[in-house]
Amino acid sequence: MTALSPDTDPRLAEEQHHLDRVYGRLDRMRQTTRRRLSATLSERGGTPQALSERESYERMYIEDLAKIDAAEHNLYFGRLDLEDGEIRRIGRIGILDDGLGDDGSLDDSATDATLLLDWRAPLARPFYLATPASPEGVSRRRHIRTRNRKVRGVSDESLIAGDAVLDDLGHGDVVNESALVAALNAARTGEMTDIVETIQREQDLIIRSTHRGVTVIQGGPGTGKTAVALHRAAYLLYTHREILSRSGILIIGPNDDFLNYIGQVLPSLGESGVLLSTVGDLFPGVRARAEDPRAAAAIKGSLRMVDVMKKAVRAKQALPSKPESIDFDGYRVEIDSALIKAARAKARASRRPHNQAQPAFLKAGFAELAARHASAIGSSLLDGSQLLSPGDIADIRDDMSRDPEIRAALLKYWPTLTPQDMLREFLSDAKAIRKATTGWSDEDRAALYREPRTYSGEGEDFSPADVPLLDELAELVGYGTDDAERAERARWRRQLAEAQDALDILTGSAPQDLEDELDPEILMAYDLIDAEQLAARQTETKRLTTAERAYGDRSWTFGHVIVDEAQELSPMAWRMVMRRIPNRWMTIIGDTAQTSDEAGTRSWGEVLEPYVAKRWQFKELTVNYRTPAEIMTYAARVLDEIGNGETPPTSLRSNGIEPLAVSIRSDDTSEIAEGILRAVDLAELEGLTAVVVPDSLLETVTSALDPASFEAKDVEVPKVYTVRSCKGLEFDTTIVVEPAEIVAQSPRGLSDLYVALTRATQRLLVVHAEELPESLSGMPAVAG
Ligand SMILES: Nc1ncnc2c1ncn2[C@@H]1O[C@H](COP(=O)(O)OP(=O)(O)OP(=O)(O)O)[C@@H](O)[C@H]1O
Repeated sequence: MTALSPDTDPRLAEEQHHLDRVYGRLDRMRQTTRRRLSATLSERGGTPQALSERESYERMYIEDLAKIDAAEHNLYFGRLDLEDGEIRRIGRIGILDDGLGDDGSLDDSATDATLLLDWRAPLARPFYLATPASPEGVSRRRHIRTRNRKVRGVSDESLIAGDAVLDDLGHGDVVNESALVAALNAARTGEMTDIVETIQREQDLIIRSTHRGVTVIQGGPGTGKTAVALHRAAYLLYTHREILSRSGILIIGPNDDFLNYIGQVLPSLGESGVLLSTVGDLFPGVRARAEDPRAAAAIKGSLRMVDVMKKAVRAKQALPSKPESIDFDGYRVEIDSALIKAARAKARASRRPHNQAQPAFLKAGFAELAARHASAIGSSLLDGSQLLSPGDIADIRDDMSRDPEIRAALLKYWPTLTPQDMLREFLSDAKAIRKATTGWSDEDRAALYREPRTYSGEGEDFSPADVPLLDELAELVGYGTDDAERAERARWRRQLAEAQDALDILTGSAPQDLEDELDPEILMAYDLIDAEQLAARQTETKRLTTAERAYGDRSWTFGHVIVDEAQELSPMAWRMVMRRIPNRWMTIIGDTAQTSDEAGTRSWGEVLEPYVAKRWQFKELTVNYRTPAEIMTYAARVLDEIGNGETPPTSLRSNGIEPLAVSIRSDDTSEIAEGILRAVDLAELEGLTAVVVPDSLLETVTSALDPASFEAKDVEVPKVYTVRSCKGLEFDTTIVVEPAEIVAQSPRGLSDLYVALTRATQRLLVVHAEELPESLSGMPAVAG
């Protein structure tokens, strides 16, 4: 970046002039929107329709204001000069000129219709794609650095053949290089930032992919998968706003820390219609916070549970062990096994979910009881023939159905079920588990069992692995919606799925690698279903945003779903996610070498093909923006040992900082704490330092770190993570404790170590008493 003043560098003066115009316009937009909002808020009365219109205007103005505020920082950052003299200026949002000067008077020099192009607009694309080898008509790309509405620097890159300056990083594809290097070297704050100024070519191709099916993005650690996913969400909202602002985008991440880490990126891009959730929070009314042992989570995640859940529901449709007789109208009526069996057969034959089949069960039960009662009271003494008319028998049936005692007696054999109560009861009932798990080992059954737990209203006694089971049960019992609503939703989902299938067949022959040359308006299911239907289905209710409505509604169907750290999802979790996206327009991001969860995936094909057959495309990211080459050398050895054939991503940077090993005498907690303190002395002064420990050491190490010793060094006590909890996060310095133990902690231990080693943006330190794993041998030791 050039550190000159506007007086000495005309480029700065020119860009400052433009920046002033842009901010002037932004301020006027803000004022107008505020005025409109307050006018709407002060309106009173009117018809319900007027009220609802007002509410949607209110929501629109509030969203517009949020967008304007979000655009304030680094509003204008890029400029393209084209060979034909056209100038395009690129920013966080698109801004059209209103022809007014800074003071609001008509400005004759304001000739450009577009002051800023939104970074997502097609015309802005060469900013991310043009290279000297393929300049796309661009002669110069300018990067503009601003702070507090002042231009601080510009950097120019000539794309004219022969004139091009080769980047000194040796990556021919790197664009906006100096800005990129500055972004990568910046100290971390614990919150992810957007990358609109420096999106790279391979990332841009994914962000703007026009593919309307499932796209899998595989890439090693630090390749920007999460960044790409978030920018793809912003891009899709921009390009398909009509559909997606109604149906919403769902982003699934591995844990709350991760969601907090990425939570600011979309708002900073002015987008709010996105629901971020973990799998554990995807079932309305349940906040699954309990932890399962790894073995239990693995079993709960396996597809064997589909059958187990079915059997658990069937077990609730039991037969009486002995007949029960009840008083009715001075006679005894008997509920016995044959009667329940017949009613049960009718209910099952209805093929409805359990709760929705209850009326069929009751109807059959009451009819049979009435028939039996009629034959007891109405048969002729002469020949046994029925003296009561069918109308009389129907009256008896109706009377019976109003009798609370008989109703309650029948309902014992077909009770109303809720997934929460059912799962709690099932998991703490060893006998029920045994009955539903024919052929299982005792060990697996024991892993599934849990002691009865206390809980309050939020289902916090459940673990994330329980949530897909709740969802499965909800499907089986037909929970959460009334009958008509349910039927309507099922019809909607079917309609979407059918439309999508038809389209997949129509477009299935298009070669995927030509995707970018295809018409960007390739149809998808939503396009076949007209806008009115869409509106009727996902109606807007009072003031709630799409994300808020979707959050409270288990059967919400999203317009697009993004799954991050997707390798961690179990097969049962995939079933749950797929229910939320019948049109299968998804972006799936992950790295199968980083799979920690034993029920997680090592193969995308295995996961996806049951849902979309071969209709998914695979994209790869290959450059590691996070981890310097010095650290990646060790991580690459671990990857090699994992042996899944993946090539390690190429580190974009080398920072000259060798990873170091701090050895301690024993694995006493106090020794470990001492080792961590020594490592902290070597950590980066700026930014975040984190400690990653084996699961078994989390609590002891966390409590052994004495705040006073850190205070004495004038540093903060570093946060301690397990591998699971640091998934997807990054820190300036990572201190990995007892790597041999991390490897030993699970069958996926090598993947865990791979994740732990690749969290650092600058420096890796290892604290160990046990011998280092083979892959880390030779790491220089810290003296003393
Ligand atoms: N084009 C880019 N410009 C600037 N920074 C980038 C770019 N691409 C990625 N980064 C940065 O690199 C870091 C790693 O990105 P990200 O977390 O998205 O990687 P990831 O592939 O999801 O990693 P992991 O698999 O380890 O979770 C982040 O700090 C991100 O902001």
